[in-house]
Amino acid sequence: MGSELIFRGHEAQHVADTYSPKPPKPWASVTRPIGYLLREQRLVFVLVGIAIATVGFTLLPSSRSPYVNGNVPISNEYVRYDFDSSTHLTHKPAYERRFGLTNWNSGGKVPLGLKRKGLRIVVTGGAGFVGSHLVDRLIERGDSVIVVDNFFTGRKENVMHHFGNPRFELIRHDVVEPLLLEVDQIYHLACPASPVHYKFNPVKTIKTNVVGTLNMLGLAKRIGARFLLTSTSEVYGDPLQHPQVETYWGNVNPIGVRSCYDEGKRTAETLTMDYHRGAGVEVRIARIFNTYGPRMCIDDGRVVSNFVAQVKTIVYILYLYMSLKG
Ligand SMILES: O=c1ccn([C@@H]2O[C@H](COP(=O)(O)OP(=O)(O)O[C@H]3OC[C@@H](O)[C@H](O)[C@H]3O)[C@@H](O)[C@H]2O)c(=O)[nH]1
Repeated sequence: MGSELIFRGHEAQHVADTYSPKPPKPWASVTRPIGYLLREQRLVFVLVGIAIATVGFTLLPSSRSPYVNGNVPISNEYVRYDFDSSTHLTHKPAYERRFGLTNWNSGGKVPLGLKRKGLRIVVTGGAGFVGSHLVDRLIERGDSVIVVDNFFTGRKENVMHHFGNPRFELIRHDVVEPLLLEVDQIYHLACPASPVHYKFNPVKTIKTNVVGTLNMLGLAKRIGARFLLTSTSEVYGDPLQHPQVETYWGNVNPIGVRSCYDEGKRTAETLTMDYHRGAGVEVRIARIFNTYGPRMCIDDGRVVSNFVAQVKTIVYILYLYMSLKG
């Protein structure tokens, strides 16, 4: 077998003259890329890139769910209700199915570079005093709003400035009858709020609070919508605790002339929490105390409207006195 003389330093070695491939080095598939990375400071550049990406994503605003340890931060100043966080949601809300968003904090921070997509929202009682202002805010925020109202105390004038807006719809409907809609959120305000109105037909009042709320909660469960109940300070009845905290259970007369409203709203809260714990419906409860402002009925017998009406009467009497006195 021929051989070729190869001079290596002080000694010559004899090698065979037929090619024989080198035996593969063990771990060559591992050591080769490592060697590639280590050459020309490539590893340093990789580590710097990872560090920049980590810092960037850490500082970017996140759209995490508003739930923190089961507490739901209701933004208004009325009441923050602690929910039982042991319940796991079994539904993906409709807007998550539609937009493929998860943990989308619909009213909160929008991830950088994304325009907030409008939601589809139904507001029961949206032609009323509080409801119509809520509708204004939602339309202004870019959402599409369906108002469901039977005009028992509400007025078309409260929402007619939205007529012609393609993102606004008005349905004359009594919530004690079931309603099928595909929306992302339900704000349930339908209920007569003033003593003058709810005492007028107490059975209808409690029916709206119980059957109407059941219908809306059933809809929320069916379509995976988030549900908000506007409750009231009347759930505390004649409170023995001042000021009331949301964990105070109240002191309510179950058989009085106001019970249709007080107990009706308490039952609505019970149903809301039962759908949350039992069916995983995402809910909010806002206990609204005395409110006042544009579109309130001056003669509805509530605290602030009574006060304003009495002041107007006194001013009118003084005006008459001064004009007659000369
Ligand atoms: O059966 C009914 C009763 C009432 N409604 C409507 O519900 C709306 C209630 O509006 P109102 O102006 O009377 O009452 P407000 O807007 O002040 O209070 C409303 O929001 C706050 C909640 O605590 C009250 O319970 C709720 O009535 C009206 O538009 C009324 O027409 C129904 O749609 N169905």
